[in-house]
Formats: sequence, C-alpha cells, structure tokens
Amino acid sequence: MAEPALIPTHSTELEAERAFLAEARDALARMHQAVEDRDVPLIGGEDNDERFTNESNLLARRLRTLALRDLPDVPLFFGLLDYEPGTIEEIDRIHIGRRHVHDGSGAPLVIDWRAPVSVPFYRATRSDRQRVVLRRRYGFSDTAELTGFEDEPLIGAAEADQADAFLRAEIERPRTGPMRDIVATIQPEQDDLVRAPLHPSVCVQGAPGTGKTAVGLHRVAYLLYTERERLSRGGVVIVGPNRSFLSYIRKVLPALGEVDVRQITIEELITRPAAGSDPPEAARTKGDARIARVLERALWSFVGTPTDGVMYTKGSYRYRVHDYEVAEMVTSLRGSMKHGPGRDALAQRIAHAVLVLMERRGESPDDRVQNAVARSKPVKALVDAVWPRVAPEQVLHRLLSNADFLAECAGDDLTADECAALVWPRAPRSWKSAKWSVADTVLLDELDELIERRQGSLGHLVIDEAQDLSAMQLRALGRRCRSGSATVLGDLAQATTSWAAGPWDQVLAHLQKADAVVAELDRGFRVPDQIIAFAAKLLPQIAPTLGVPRGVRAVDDALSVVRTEQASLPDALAAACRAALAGQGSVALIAADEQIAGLRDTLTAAGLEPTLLGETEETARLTCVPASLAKGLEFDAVVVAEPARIVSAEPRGLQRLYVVLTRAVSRLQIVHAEPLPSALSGEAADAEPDTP
Ligand SMILES: Nc1ncnc2c1ncn2[C@@H]1O[C@H](COP(=O)(O)OP(=O)(O)OP(=O)(O)O)[C@@H](O)[C@H]1O
Repeated sequence: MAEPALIPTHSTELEAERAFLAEARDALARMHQAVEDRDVPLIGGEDNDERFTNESNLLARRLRTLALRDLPDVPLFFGLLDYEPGTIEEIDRIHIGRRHVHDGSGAPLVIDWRAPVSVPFYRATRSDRQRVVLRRRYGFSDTAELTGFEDEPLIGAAEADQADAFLRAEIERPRTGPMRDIVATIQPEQDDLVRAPLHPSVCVQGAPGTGKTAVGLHRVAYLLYTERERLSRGGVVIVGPNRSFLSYIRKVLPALGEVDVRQITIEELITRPAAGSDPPEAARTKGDARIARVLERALWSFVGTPTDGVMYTKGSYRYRVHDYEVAEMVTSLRGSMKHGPGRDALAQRIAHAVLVLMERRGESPDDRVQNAVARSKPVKALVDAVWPRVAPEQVLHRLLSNADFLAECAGDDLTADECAALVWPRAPRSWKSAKWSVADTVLLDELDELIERRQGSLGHLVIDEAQDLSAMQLRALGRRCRSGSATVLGDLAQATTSWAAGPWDQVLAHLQKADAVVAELDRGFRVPDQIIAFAAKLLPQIAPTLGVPRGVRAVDDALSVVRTEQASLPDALAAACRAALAGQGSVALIAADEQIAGLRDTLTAAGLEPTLLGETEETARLTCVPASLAKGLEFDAVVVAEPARIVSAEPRGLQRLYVVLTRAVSRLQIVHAEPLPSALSGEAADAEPDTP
C-alpha cells in the first residue's frame, strides 16, 4: 500500500508491528520450505491412471510452492482488526493478508482476506460494527517494508474519514508496471460482488475505472478459496480482449497466491488458427445469432433421403431393409440427435431392422451380431451415402462459396444483402485451402458442437470486456461453461465492435446464463471527476440509456486541451509528453492506429524514449498506444493526439474515443489541430487556456 495519508506517531507499536511482520515472513518461508521438502508419494506402474495420479501430485506440489512464495514487493498483511473480547475463540486481534500464514503449530499469524472473519475489514462501519472495535491499515514501501499505520476506532468519537485517505493514496500510487491487486481497499459495493456465491452467475455493468476487472480477478481468488475442489475439476479461465490486456493483469492473481488460472483471449480458447479477415458487414453477420440456424440447416442438408434400401446377406439368406424404412429412421434421428452420433445410430437402427428379420426366420441373434451388421459393408455404404461424415470446414466452405446454397440455408433468417456480404468474392478451391477469419473460427466451433457434443465444462469463466463479443462468440463461451458459472464484466458504452451482442440480458441469454444477477458499479476509482465529466459528454450519443458515472476524487489540473496548428502538432505532442513525464508514474501517448508509429518516431526525434505497446515486457515510462489497444489499460498521465482521427478511423469511433479518454489516473492532455468532435467542443473551449 502507499504511504498512508496520515503518519502514525506511536513508534513502539510500529516497531512491534515490524517485528511481527518479520516473524510472519519467517513463518511463510518455513511453510514454503516444508512443502518443497515434502516427498510426493509416487505410485509404481506405467498405466495411464498411475501416470496421471503421479503427474497430478507433482503439479499440486509445484503450484502450492509457487503460491507460498514471498513476493518481494507484496506486503504479507495490509490490515488488522481488533474484535470485542470473546468474539473469536481465544483471539481478539487478527492481521489480514493475501494468504494464510501460521506459525508451524497451527496458530494463525496472518488470516486470509477471504476468510469470513476478515469480512468486517471491508464492511464494518461505526453504525454496524460487526463486533469490531478497531480497524488498522498499514502503509508499505514499494519493497514491502512497513512504513506506518493508521487506526480507525469504530467506537468512541468519530474522526476524519481515514478510509477515504487510504483509498485515494492507493489509487494515486504511481503505476510502474502491470495492474496491482486492490485487496487492501476493496469497497463495500465491490466486496458484494467479489464474495457473491458461485451460482448464479454475475454480470457487472460498470463505467470506466469502476473496478470491474479488479472485481473479476478478486472474485476468482475468492471463489478458489471457498470452492477450490469444485473449481479445480473444471478449471477457471479468464478471457480478455487481447494479449496486451492479459499481460497487464497477469500479476494480480499470483500476488493473491493463485497461480493456477488460465488467462487467455477468446481466440486462444477456441483454438482454431485464423488467417483470413472479413469485411465489416460479413463480420457483423457472422457474429449474429441468426446465423446459428443457417449453419444448422447447412449441416443437415448433407443428410439426404435414401433412394435404395440395404440388402444384407448371411449365408444363403438375404435380408432387405427398404428405402422407405431407412427414410423413416433418418427422419426420426435428424430431429433428435447430434450429427455425429446420429450416423452411428442410423447404422444401429438399420442393423436392428435386419436382426428383426433374422428373428422372424427363427434365428436368435445377439448384440454382437447387431454390431457386426452395423459395421458391414452394405450398411456402411448406405450410411455414407445418406448420412456422410462431414467436417465443420466442409459445411462452412460450401456455405460461403455457393450463393444458391447459402440463400437456401438462410431462409428468412438473413436478408439478401447479408447473404451477398457473406459469400466469398473468390472462393478457395477446397475447404482444406480456405483461410478462415476469426469470425469463421467461431462458426466452425458452432458446427463442431452441432456435429459432436463438447465434453466437460469449466468450473468458472470470467469474461472481461464482454460488451464487445458477438452472439456467436458468447455461444461458444457458454458451451465451454455449461454447468459452471460465469462472471461477465463490461461497459456497454465501451462497445467498439460492430458485432457486439447488445444489452446484458441478450448477452446473458447467448451465454446460456440468463439467470445471472446483473449489478452496476458507478463509482469511478481510476479517473478524476473532471475527466469523467468531460468524457461523459459523449454518453448521450454512444449509450443514452446509461447513467453518468461519478468519480470518487478530483485532481487539480486533471484535464487540459490544447489546440495547435497542424505544423506544430509534433512539437505540441512532444511538449505534452515531456510535461507528463515530469510527474511520477506511467505516461501514454494514445492516437489513432494509423498515426501511432509516426508519432512514436516524432517523440524519439524529440529526444524522448517511447516504446510501442507490446514491444517489450519491460515497463517503459512512456508508451505509445494505438487507440484500438487502449481498452482495459491505464496510465498515470495520458496524452491523446487528434481525437477526430480516432473517431473517423472506425464506425464506432466515438465509443473508441470514450475508451481512450478514460485511461488516465491523474492527468489527461488532449492535443489537436483538427476540430474536436462536436459533443466535446463546448468543454474544449473552456479548457483551452489550460495549456501544459
Ligand atoms: N477499491 C479500490 N481500491 C483501490 N483501487 C481501486 C479500487 N477499485 C478500483 N481500483 C483501481 O481503479 C483502476 C480501475 O480498475 P479496473 O481496471 O478494474 O476498472 P474497470 O472498471 O475494469 O475499467 P475499464 O472499464 O476502463 O476497463 C485500477 O487501477 C484499480 O486498481
């Protein structure tokens, strides 16, 4: 935690706390060593079960050792509660930290923040003390040295609100690397969501910087604490919009002691490689749920009507199953089974009909005979002709390369224009040489499901920036989490994709989690009030139904808008970045994608040392960020170049601009030569004199 706003004076107590911290560290080191030293019993034998058990035991130990590492920059505890005597057995005082630490004999030194006794740290108030008499918050240096603490008595005369001072200090602590946890200052409305039960699923609508991502990550840590066994069976996955974002959040869960959670993009979850791209109209239609019915018709069109029956010969006997009998079997199966198992079932039904004929002849064939008939040449030949095995790629290739076939499968579900946008202008010769787009891979995934049902279900799925996903992507995610639960996070005002599925009830329906509880966060922690108010001028145009968020803090000189001549733009941007770098923490220059490389060169030529986002794992002070990758990220100071270019770069450019304007923790400078978008220009005029 940052230096607390109020410095403690009771130094003897501070020394005692430091000694306690050292003791807790030693204890954690001993716990870590004990796990490393523990023999993992390996079972002899080489069959799959034994190998699996041995591998699982070794992995469990490795994860436990990782979880017990003392991270040099992560304080072991951050708070303390004094309870009324007798509230908890034998202990009236607890230190609260990121994980449980005991002294070796079972006595707790640090209690995990997720334990029920820790809850009042986040919830107790003077009017609802929950038997707490004192709450203490600690301040730490960046190297996790204890620097001070502040006490908040919950009885007696009220003092100034130190909780707010702590929250503000924590938010404003300069950013030097990836996202940090917020475990010391989780707010009550966030805590409600973090500790909500595993079922039903939770969906959080929240304005920029209200802590959605933070809540999602802490919720995962909480659920792994309360439901570890249930979740470890299916696993927990966090889906984020891109690699830069995932890299930004990657350290939060390990800092909370959770090292076994996959953090991936939806493309990585779907696992099919994409090499092609789509024009916007095709991408939008491919994301629409209506196409699911088109795919279904396309797949089933591969199943035909038999023109011949089967003649099965055994010895001198011949058994005939007529074409109309096979046709009836096909009709009843196609409505009730998946495509793949349906093929096997048809072979079995035909075989069963042959068996009935055998019995009529006085034979008594058993199951083995039925299986042999089902696998026999004539039955296989008929099944292959009527109900051929198909790959998803074959179906999609036919659909996208044949306008008549597409029109037939589309029925009334797609318009003629939509169909025209879908058909490839130049079709690849075969499905094997097709270059599938990202949207195609999702359709192939849907076809996979129509052909064969997916096995297993994730235990829990967190979807961040969910407002950008298409209905078809949501269906693909829902399939992977059929019996598990989900945490869906997003902001409809930040939906920048043309295929976005729409309001939350629809998102949840596509995800098959219609029972999810929808909650709203509206206190903005990241962005100072003045900046939120400025960005919110776009809301009537981009999301008229959403309320205007409130910032929890104002920051002096948080916003400045500089208008300049086109020729002076490079100098003005360099000056703005230089001014931002004079402050502490991270700085970003955000501009339209097409401008960012050129602007980076401009800054380099001006003697600054910018890196391009994603170029290096190292944390640079000044990062050039293309607008399309700014979502979910934040920086202490942000310089935005030429908002009009960001808006004109894409159909949902205003939404993109809203995202870009809400990335700053302390200062936002806008530098422009072209006129600002009309919604912002009134404010811009007011802010004009405020130059960097
Ligand atoms: N309770 C809190 N205490 C301290 N910092 C907080 C708290 N809640 C949120 N923050 C900080 O506010 C910033 C924004 O949080 P986060 O990225 O989770 O917001 P978000 O709602 O996901 O934003 P966006 O919609 O822009 O992606 C982060 O730096 C986070 O650490």
